[in-house]
Amino acid sequence: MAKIACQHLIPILGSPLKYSFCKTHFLQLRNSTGNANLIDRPVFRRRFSSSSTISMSLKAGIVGLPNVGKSTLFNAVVENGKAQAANFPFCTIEPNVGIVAVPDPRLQVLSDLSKSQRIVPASIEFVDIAGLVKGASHGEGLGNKFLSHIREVDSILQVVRCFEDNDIVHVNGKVDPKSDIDIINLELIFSDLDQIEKRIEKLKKGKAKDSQSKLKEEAEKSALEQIRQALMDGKPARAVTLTDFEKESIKNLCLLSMKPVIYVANVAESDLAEPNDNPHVKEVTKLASDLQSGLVTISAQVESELTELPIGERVEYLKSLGVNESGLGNLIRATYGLLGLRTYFTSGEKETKAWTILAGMTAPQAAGIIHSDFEKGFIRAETVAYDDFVAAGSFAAAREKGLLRSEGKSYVVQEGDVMLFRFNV
Ligand SMILES: Nc1ncnc2c1ncn2[C@@H]1O[C@H](COP(=O)(O)OP(=O)(O)OP(=O)(O)O)[C@@H](O)[C@H]1O
Ligand SMILES: [Mg+2]
Repeated sequence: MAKIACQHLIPILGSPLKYSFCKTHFLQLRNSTGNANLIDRPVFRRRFSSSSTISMSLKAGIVGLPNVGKSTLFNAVVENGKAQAANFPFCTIEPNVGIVAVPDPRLQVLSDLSKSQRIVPASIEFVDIAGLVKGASHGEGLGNKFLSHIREVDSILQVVRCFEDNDIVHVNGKVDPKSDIDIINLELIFSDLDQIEKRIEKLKKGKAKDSQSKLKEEAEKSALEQIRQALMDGKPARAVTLTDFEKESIKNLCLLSMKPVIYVANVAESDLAEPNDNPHVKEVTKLASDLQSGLVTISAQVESELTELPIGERVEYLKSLGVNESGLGNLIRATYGLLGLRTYFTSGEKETKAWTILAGMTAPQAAGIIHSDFEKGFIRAETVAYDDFVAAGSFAAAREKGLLRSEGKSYVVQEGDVMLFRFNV
């Protein structure tokens, strides 16, 4: 297998611990409203191919201590990103937002078979957030405002400094991934505790009107109590096993420590070929596994330098570092997986397009991502698995070979389904 400038360990998909979607973000997915109310800043886009445009997206927030390489990583992922990255803490104050296409080789295959005029990949929004310091939840550093930026993202990429360089300031004086991870986790936990206390107080005052609201309130109280206990024990909210009803009842709180996390071990270029020889990386790997989170090892510096080079020279540069491929594709795919997202395709002469859905969505819900009329008037979905489509070569050929299925309202869309919706308006 080709050696790449990144390793990743994606947490098990489908784990109930992993996914928390705020209502607003879910609506955003459905309505593709861009970067909504988060920040009034330019949105950068990563190029995919000259004929591509990008559709809907969910947000991944890049967080970490100050000066660990967050903006450097952002500029590399969002290829033409212009976030200021420099060797001083709190270089970033206002978040930078960029939309990134999710690389998926299946798109080109489908497009070639269907002779499509263009390809539209799925996308994720990356948000480069200011550095957090100890005491942020009590207003230290840049304070609470920045925790609120984290509240608005769907998942967290926590950049952990694993490179030694005396010229680059570490806010706590030395490279120490465990301490860095603990600091961030504690700040998220303190902020959640604060929110939970306030909510519990509010619930005590309010009176539920009917039995349905009473049930809801009971579920919420129970969830809040369980999470409060976990937080007091230093555990994140995502470590608590809740019933679906309880999960639903606290969704609007958008708890920070409920969000799924990928730790991004940021290594020096000299460590890229054998990252596991770096003891800091070993430590982050262990912590990521203990915290039921994902891990990606990458050199933000190398990735950002790569984007400055002409495409032809990139492979040479990577080879000189002992790797064959950039690690960004894996990072983006790992993030997409972490968000609990699935892809289905539509493919025809006009375009081949990747549509993003949540795991478990039914055919009408998936159709509703394209247009609400498709969901309202849904009749059936002609569906063929990606591999079967490729083997047959087209919808028509798949039908002839009996590979095309006519699925109804209760069908749960599978990863890689190629679909054609029949609907009434
Ligand atoms: N893998 C790496 N190896 C060496 N230097 C790096 C690496 N990653 C980032 N740096 C350097 O670290 C410095 C800080 O980077 P950057 O501005 O991206 O940090 P940041 O986390 O965004 O900081 P802030 O919180 O202040 O916004 C820059 O000088 C950058 O070049
Ligand atoms: Mg920055």
